[in-house]
Amino acid sequence: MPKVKASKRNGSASSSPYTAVAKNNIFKMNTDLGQHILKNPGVAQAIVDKADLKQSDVVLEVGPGTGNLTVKILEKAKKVIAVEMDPRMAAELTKRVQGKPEEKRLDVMLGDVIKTELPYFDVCISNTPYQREFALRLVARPGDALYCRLSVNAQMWAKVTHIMKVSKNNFKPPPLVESSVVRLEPKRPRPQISYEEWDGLLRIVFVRKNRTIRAGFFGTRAVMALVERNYRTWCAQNDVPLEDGPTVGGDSEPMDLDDVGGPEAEDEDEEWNGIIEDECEVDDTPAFFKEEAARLARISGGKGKSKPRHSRGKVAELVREKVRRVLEDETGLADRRAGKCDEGDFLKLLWAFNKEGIHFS
Ligand SMILES: C[S@@+](CC[C@H](N)C(=O)[O-])C[C@H]1O[C@@H](n2cnc3c(N)ncnc32)[C@H](O)[C@@H]1O
Repeated sequence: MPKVKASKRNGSASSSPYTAVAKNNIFKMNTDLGQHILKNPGVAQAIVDKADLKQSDVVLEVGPGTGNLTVKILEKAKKVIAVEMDPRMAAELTKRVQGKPEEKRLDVMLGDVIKTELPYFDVCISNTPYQREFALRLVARPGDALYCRLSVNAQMWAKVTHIMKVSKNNFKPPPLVESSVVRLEPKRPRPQISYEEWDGLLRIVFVRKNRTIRAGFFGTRAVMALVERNYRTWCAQNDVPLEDGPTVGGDSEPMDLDDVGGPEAEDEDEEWNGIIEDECEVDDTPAFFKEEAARLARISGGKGKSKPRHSRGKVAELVREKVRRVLEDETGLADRRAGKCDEGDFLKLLWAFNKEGIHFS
């Protein structure tokens, strides 16, 4: 990860760093990167005051831009590591502290925070539109993720606190939506749980955020196929014999899935610990499941929707019964909506599934 050198521009001095970039029209803001600069020093101060920083904190700042928050964080914390994707912004920030005492306490890292190997930090402050991706990156690994399951994920591995909402009028250029600043604090030590298992379960239950957990499992054929495949692998690895073949009188149709789970809730404006669900879901099936469904169709030689339904085998029946038992008898979570469950519910669910030999990775 390259460190950043100050850019050498002529005549760029400005009396106020808050307006330097805009007034001098140094460069055009890339709004695709969420480049909306906080223009109100009072708001920047309020954010940092509310962030509850300690003098001993190493703070990771995601997307420092020209550094309007960074300089204020530097007043409170021991050190700031600022990860910025845009070299022009990174250079502005570097220049801003050049020759000042705080220069030594600021590391500017150039790159995409989602892909960057992050050094140790105590607290992360983020004022970018990429919080959800970043939170996932922070808690685990890069990858596509459903926004809604992310906040649950983030809470498992990090404490996520909402600092404050910032009105769009405080930014230049003003963004289309209001924004929210969050503080993420990694949990140390990390919970002793397999991230892949946890993530696999959450991918399923959040296939659609307002569906019941039952519908998350039984509502998409590819999900049950995946669970069955994982179960077969687990049995093979653990020498558990499987009785294969079609069920007796085996022309039963797989339940069609969109009718499982009853009327689903209307979309709600939800805010979970500072990560605001502001995306409208048109097709919210994660890429993972689409890929998985396509892969399964390829394996079975089917052609998607036109493929005739086939009878369900004994293993599929067994897996289905195991899933039903976990959801209804063991945990009682079948009719709960994933979005209304908390970390404890998902842990209970994962534990009960694992006990049945059902795994998600
Ligand atoms: C909304 S601006 C915030 C700037 C500054 N924190 C402020 O409040 O004035 C978002 C900043 O995040 C940067 N950014 C966007 N995506 C990023 C990513 N994936 N990794 C690192 N920086 C990113 C943008 O280039 C931009 O400078």
